[in-house]
Amino acid sequence: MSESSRKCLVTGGAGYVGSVVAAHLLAAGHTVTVLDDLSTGHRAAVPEGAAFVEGRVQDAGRWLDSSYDAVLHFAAFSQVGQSVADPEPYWRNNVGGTADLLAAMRDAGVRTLVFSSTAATYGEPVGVPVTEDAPTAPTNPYGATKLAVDHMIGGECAAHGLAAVSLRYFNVAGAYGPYGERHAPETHLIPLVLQVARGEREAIAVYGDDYPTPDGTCVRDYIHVADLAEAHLRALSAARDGEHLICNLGNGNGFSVHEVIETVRKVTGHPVPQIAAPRRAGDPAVLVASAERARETLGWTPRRPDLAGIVADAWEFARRGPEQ
Ligand SMILES: O=c1ccn([C@@H]2O[C@H](COP(=O)(O)OP(=O)(O)O[C@H]3O[C@H](CO)[C@H](O)[C@H](O)[C@H]3O)[C@@H](O)[C@H]2O)c(=O)[nH]1
Repeated sequence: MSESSRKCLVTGGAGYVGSVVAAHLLAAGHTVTVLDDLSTGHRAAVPEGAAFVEGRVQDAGRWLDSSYDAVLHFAAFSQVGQSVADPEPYWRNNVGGTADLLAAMRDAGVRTLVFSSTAATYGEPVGVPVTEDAPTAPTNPYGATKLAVDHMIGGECAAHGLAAVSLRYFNVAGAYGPYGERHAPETHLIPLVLQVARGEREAIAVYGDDYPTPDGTCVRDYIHVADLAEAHLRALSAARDGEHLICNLGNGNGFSVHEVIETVRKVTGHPVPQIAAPRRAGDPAVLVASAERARETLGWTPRRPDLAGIVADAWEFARRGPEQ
């Protein structure tokens, strides 16, 4: 990986993944400006050492100038259920906002982009592990907007020589020091199970136990947020003018909902009551990544694949509370 210092704009850098990536960029000697409208992010999550601009990605052109080398783009609405209930803001914000960002980058002559994409672009997988050549058929507006942005970026690379990498995350989890997951409302499995362990929630609802999986519950590929961040730094170096590289990010190992709950019991030492609940609409039975392309093209190897370690870091963050 090139060690040259770059000036980076991190949109959504007050959110979960964005703040962890911003912290890694700073630690690697890069200069960081976070652009975040704080609609879902937290001011206190912006790492010390980063400049902060409170604003919308649609207005990135006001701040972006030729002194920047790269943009890492995380700002987006990301709740699957909400995107089904009210899709229009997802198109306006995720797709419209990125169109404005790409125009601002072109105007300013900023030619490198790393984009936060998702496994939701594939929808119900036709086979696992999921490679980047798998059909893309999102089952909800969230995934559809992220796929539309991937297409938009591809066009920008071909037409205007942008150097871009889209990273398709599977299930991001864990924490990195004071930076962790705190969505409101929380919908993700691991933080919810940890709330039960802390006594803040009575029981975890298991959404479906009749899936065609070994224990009947859904299987997911949980990837540590710090491993994810390292892939972004490598993507920054791997981006090539006129090319759009798409890489899945996961460990290639699946864990069921029951296995996650059991791991939380072991790591925390607390009982975690669970209740059976109906399936959640749109949940694929199994979602596991093939991350071969990321290994080959980015030279990336996850260093924290152990589920207990991922849960332990999330537990530490949940117990200590977020940065103030
Ligand atoms: O209270 C809960 C919450 C979740 N689950 C189950 O736990 C698994 C993981 O659910 P998460 O909500 O934590 O994660 P998803 O796999 O649904 O979501 C991930 O994949 C989505 C696309 O499918 C989006 O990309 C999303 O941002 C990303 O976190 C699923 O089988 C879900 O049904 C429960 O049983 N009970």
